[in-house]
Amino acid sequence: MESATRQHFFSHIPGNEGFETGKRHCHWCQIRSFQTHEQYPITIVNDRDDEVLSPKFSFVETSIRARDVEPTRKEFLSGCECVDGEDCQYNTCNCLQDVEDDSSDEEGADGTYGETYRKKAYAYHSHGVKAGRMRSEILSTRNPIYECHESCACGPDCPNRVVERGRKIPLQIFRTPNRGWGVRSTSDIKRGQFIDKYMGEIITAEEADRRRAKSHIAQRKDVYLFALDKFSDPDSFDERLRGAPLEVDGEFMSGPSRFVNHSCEPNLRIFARVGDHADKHIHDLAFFAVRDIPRGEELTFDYVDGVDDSEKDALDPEKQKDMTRCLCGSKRCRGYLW
Ligand SMILES: C[S@@+](CC[C@H](N)C(=O)[O-])C[C@H]1O[C@@H](n2cnc3c(N)ncnc32)[C@H](O)[C@@H]1O
Repeated sequence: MESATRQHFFSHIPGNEGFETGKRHCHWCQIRSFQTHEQYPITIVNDRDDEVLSPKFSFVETSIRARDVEPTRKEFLSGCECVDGEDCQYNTCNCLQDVEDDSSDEEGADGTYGETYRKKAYAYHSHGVKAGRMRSEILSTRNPIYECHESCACGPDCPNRVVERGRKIPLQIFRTPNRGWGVRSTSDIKRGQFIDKYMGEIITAEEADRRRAKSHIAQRKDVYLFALDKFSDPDSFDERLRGAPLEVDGEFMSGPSRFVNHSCEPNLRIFARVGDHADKHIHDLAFFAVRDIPRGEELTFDYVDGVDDSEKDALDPEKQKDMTRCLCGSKRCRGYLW
């Protein structure tokens, strides 16, 4: 048993002095208060050493908006009008994203071939054993996912509300031999299955920069900061998408996915997930499995997802000195995290 949990059981007793404060800072109390605790618990185990999770860290079930981050006003939100949730996988659903499809080699109505068509991207399988899992065509892309949401006419059982319905697997935070804490599941996971969201404090770009500057090693702070920049566009008509994006800081407040380590050959991928189209600047970050993962295998994702210069830098002995060595152990390891 992880010693923080042990402390809960043996010294964290109602009536004892400091009980209320103790309870607030107790990781076990925090994860036990999650709505999904009975069905999909989070556990913490350490079979290797005496290390405990930092007392500065708290588990939260949802992200927390900083005071200066405004939610979208209700009158700007608009959902689909699908009366039957089944309709939310078809072209008529307003929530799905329009994508260009130039893969068609079918003859068009006017007799031409190879035209670009507009179609709607529905991210999930809706029937059979794969229901609720991400479709392969989407899983291999970096496309955002558009889901139905609170302003939609469809109900909570709509097949296009996978991330909204939340985590459906138990997660275990465990002590790895060489990379601090890591995460695994005690259940088998299927390719395309939703794992969890990356949670944290949603802060402005200016606040993120202040925190980077305050952090002992700025690069270390970057590990926990995720920019919500999937839709950033200097030419957007939405001014919130033109400027520097909001960021999610998971260092001190987050869920279990904050402990997921990097691998150069990962089994998870992170996707931007949008509810309302008016909320693109505050999109979710959702982890999905890119292959079947047997229970007990460590969950990992690629921290840079192929988009940085570290491979080039790793060849330069001068730059290597400032780089973090990757210990993912995969055959395709690039050698450095960044
Ligand atoms: C987001 S945290 C992941 C949880 C972390 N292991 C912990 O104990 O809190 C990222 C940090 O984990 C470590 N880490 C993650 N993946 C790694 C890897 N493949 N090789 C070496 N260190 C890694 C690095 O110290 C990195 O700064």
